[in-house]
Amino acid sequence: MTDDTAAIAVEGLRKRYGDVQAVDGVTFEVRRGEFYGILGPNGAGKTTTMEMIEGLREPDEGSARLLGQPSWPRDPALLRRIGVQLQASAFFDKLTAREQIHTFAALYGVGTERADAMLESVGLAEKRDVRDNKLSGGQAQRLSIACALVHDPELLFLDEPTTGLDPQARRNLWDLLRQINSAGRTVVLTTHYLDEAETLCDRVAIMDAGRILRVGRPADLVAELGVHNLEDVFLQLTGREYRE
Ligand SMILES: Nc1ncnc2c1ncn2[C@@H]1O[C@H](COP(=O)(O)OP(=O)(O)OP(=O)(O)O)[C@@H](O)[C@H]1O
Repeated sequence: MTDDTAAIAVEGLRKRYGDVQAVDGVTFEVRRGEFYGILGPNGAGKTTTMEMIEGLREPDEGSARLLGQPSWPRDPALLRRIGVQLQASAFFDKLTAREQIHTFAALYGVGTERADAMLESVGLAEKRDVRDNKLSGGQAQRLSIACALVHDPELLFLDEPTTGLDPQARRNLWDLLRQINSAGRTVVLTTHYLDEAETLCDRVAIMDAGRILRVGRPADLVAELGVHNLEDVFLQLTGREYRE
């Protein structure tokens, strides 16, 4: 039984690329308002899972429901209720931060005032006239998050939002993500960083080789397995170090 009050209900998702079974029967639920992490090493199948949930990629098998609606086939009315953070490389070319978010706002029929307010809320008001290729890594991530939030979605998806950032920029971004979640939005993020998941997420799904090994609150997983941190949880579950 799937629960239609859940933000996300995923049932038996599978996806194969040629010989690679990228996602191999993934089932989980995310509650409304939850901060949920999908963790796993490179190639675990995190991005493919997210793309199927977002309705951007057709599953071979299984289904995902977002806010009670099937995410495939794609439904424009549903897409309007979710925000997907695009990689900075997906920015429109040569636009300033302000032009960039105004373009996203226009696509969603959102006014420029709201777009400017979003820029301010991610701390980029002073960078509004800077072109996207002149922003730092952390600033570009903030801009892409602001663009994903411009239409005020109920659910926000972030794929490795802090990869490549320096420690200070990562921490600043964590504060922003906490604020976004505290404002009542459900946030789902994938990450390589177990410390990030431990700090931010209410619950995590630990993935490896296309499967979910365990779901739980980080502290509960650590306590259940009698270890010190999520790295140790991964080691216990797989017999392998997280970073090889
Ligand atoms: N479009 C594609 N065509 C072929 N193989 C793919 C494609 N996308 C992903 N794969 C393969 O599927 C597996 C899962 O990839 P996926 O990107 O979902 O994992 P991931 O956990 O997000 O990894 P990373 O952390 O490196 O982004 C990998 O073995 C990858 O090489």
